[in-house]
Amino acid sequence: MTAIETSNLTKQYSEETALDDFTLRVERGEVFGFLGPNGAGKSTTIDIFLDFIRPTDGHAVLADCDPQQSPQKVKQNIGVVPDDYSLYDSLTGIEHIELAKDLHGSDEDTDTLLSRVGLADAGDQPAGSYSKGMAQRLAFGMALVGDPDVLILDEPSGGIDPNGVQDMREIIRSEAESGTTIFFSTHILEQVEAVCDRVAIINDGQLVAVDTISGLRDAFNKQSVLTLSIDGTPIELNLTDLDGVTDVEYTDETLTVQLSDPQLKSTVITQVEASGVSVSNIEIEEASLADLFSRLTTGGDSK
Ligand SMILES: Nc1ncnc2c1ncn2[C@@H]1O[C@H](COP(=O)(O)OP(=O)(O)OP(=O)(O)O)[C@@H](O)[C@H]1O
Repeated sequence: MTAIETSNLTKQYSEETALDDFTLRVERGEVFGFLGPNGAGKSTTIDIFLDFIRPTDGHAVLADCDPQQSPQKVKQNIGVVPDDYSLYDSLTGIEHIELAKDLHGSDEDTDTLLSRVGLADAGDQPAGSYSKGMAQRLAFGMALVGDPDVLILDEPSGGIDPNGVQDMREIIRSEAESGTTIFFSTHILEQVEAVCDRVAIINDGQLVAVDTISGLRDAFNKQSVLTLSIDGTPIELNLTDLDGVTDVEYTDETLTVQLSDPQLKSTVITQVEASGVSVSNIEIEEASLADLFSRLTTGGDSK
């Protein structure tokens, strides 16, 4: 069952195209990473989900509701852990959950909500005494009030507390298993790698990749870079004619060849030598997921 769907979503701000024909589908119960560099269009997408802004074209559907047509219903069905969530130092965990319940008109059991986020024993303590990880859990617990179908984690600025990554992963997993869809927006690759089933990579308002983390890794691990130090200038060398060579660069007697098929390394070396130059050194670099993200979003290298 689809939890979130965007169809040809477009948002134009005079000169700036914040979202460009953006189509995406997230299934119910997925922990979905929404990954993109600053300015990619993540906040614009979430603002459309929450009907804070309206698209220029296309539409979104969340938990079977169109935010433009049923904004209140969508808000009831969505929980958000905002980037800049703030807690009241003097209020306890219990009081924070009670506050969120009042706002939602909910009569859920406060202790159960606190247990779901691992704060059963800390509900009586003031939030000012909480560690960063505990504060994140409380913000998460407040977002769970009303039993949302979709939970949006909007660019947690400090990231998920490194000490609490495992805890948060378990909480996120257990919410997903109970049917909640988690939409985790961030510009930090490691955050989605740690918790998400699938990721979409957005850049310049466009979807550039969507796959499982392992699918992306497999696809990109096949990519490698061959750097050859050569003596002389290769003439009549058409490596890009080879199926599996994606890019060739030649500078200062160094030939850099990007390969999508690692099996081609020896063929490339043979062809270079056949072109009349000698190869004095060979370096092989297998690319990482971070390189993939960097290449998809900047056209460059992560280093
Ligand atoms: N109100 C606005 N008026 C004009 N341009 C805007 C407006 N809001 C966003 N933009 C532009 O739209 C593009 C997408 O911005 P958006 O805030 O959605 O990116 P983002 O991926 O959330 O970035 P970040 O990670 O920095 O929050 C950017 O180029 C931004 O400058």
